[in-house]
Amino acid sequence: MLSGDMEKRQQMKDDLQRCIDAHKDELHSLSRDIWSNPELAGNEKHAHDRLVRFFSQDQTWTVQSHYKLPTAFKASWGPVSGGVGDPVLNVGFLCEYDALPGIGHACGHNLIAEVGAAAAVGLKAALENQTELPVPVKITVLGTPAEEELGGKIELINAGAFADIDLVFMAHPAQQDASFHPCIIIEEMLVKYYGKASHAAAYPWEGVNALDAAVLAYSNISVLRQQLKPDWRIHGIIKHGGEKPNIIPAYTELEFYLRTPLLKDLCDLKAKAEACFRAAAGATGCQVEITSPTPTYYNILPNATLASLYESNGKALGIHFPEQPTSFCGKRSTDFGNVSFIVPGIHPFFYICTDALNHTEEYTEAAGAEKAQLYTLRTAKALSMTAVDVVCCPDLLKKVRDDFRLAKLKQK
Ligand SMILES: NCCCC[C@H](NC(=O)CCN)C(=O)O
Repeated sequence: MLSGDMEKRQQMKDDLQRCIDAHKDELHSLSRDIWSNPELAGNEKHAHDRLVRFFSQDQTWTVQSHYKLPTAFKASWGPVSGGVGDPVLNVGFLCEYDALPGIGHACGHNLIAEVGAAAAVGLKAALENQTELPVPVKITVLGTPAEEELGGKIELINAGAFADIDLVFMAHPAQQDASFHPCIIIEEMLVKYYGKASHAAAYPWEGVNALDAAVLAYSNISVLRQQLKPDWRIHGIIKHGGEKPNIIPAYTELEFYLRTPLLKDLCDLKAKAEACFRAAAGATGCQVEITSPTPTYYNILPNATLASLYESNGKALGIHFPEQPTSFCGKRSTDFGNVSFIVPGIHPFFYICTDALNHTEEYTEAAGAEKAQLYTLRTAKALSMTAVDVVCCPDLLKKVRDDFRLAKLKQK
């Protein structure tokens, strides 16, 4: 026999599930449209317009297009319930929608957008008839572009977009369901070598070979890798290696990603990498320029209370949470990590009916397939149901906030 409060929460959860199911075709059309029009980080114009249109069609949402960033948006609803002057609890849902160069939505960000939109619409349905919630509740959907490249969430943090948000939810497609999976810190290093051109056959001795420097740099990093801690990563490409075989390259450019679980390790890895890049310059007589063009993505802070609630709601919907992550347990990073340091939240991973790996053409196909929809909408329901638990139960909200404070202290 459910208590009165439990009965009310269950009724709210039933309402949100019915709402999401009632909107399933529209939600699938939304993600399919984004999938069919892949746009790179910072250029998600069609996706931005499509999501703005999705929320604007319901006049009860207040929608701000081009919110602080050209392809970010904000959709707000509420507050409802509570008394005048009560502190409002602002629940945030995040949508990503940037694709990858050459392989489209190979990370399923079109489904991230669908999950965020569906969960928000579902929570609205659960709340709109509530007049006796513990506190007034508001819903904020943030369109957060450019996760794969520029870190749109970090730019939005710096622009104050998260200042009034109390909880934040999103979910990411993967190979299995997990309420939490460690995502590690990442920093980009851009390396430019400057040499001197000369005819490679007629008088090579007059040249200073920037491609030699690039090759040595890449080789230096490759041997350094043997001495790195097993959960550190460093990987890169030669973005520009020269123009023609008979012109000794005067300019080359390399891009590297450095990843570590902890910030102090990143400093150590950066110093080792920089030594490799400078040694290549010294060996060839080139000048070298080393920069970090994008902000550092932080690791995701865990929140045990939210993860436990998400698992409980997910299991009620039939989600299976394997005890140990298997194939998908690779090291990856996300700008949601930075958000998790300023707002309590969760970023679960969800199965989309494929064993393909992210950032592959097979995953692109899976992210646009009809069979991904059941899992996508189920994930949205679980996120939304988790939000219902927290907004209805002040004790849970306190535990969430305590987890957040403890997790931050552990990072020091
Ligand atoms: N500035 C480079 C950031 C790369 C982020 C990327 N994220 C993911 O693959 C997971 C979510 N899309 C990465 O980890 O390589």
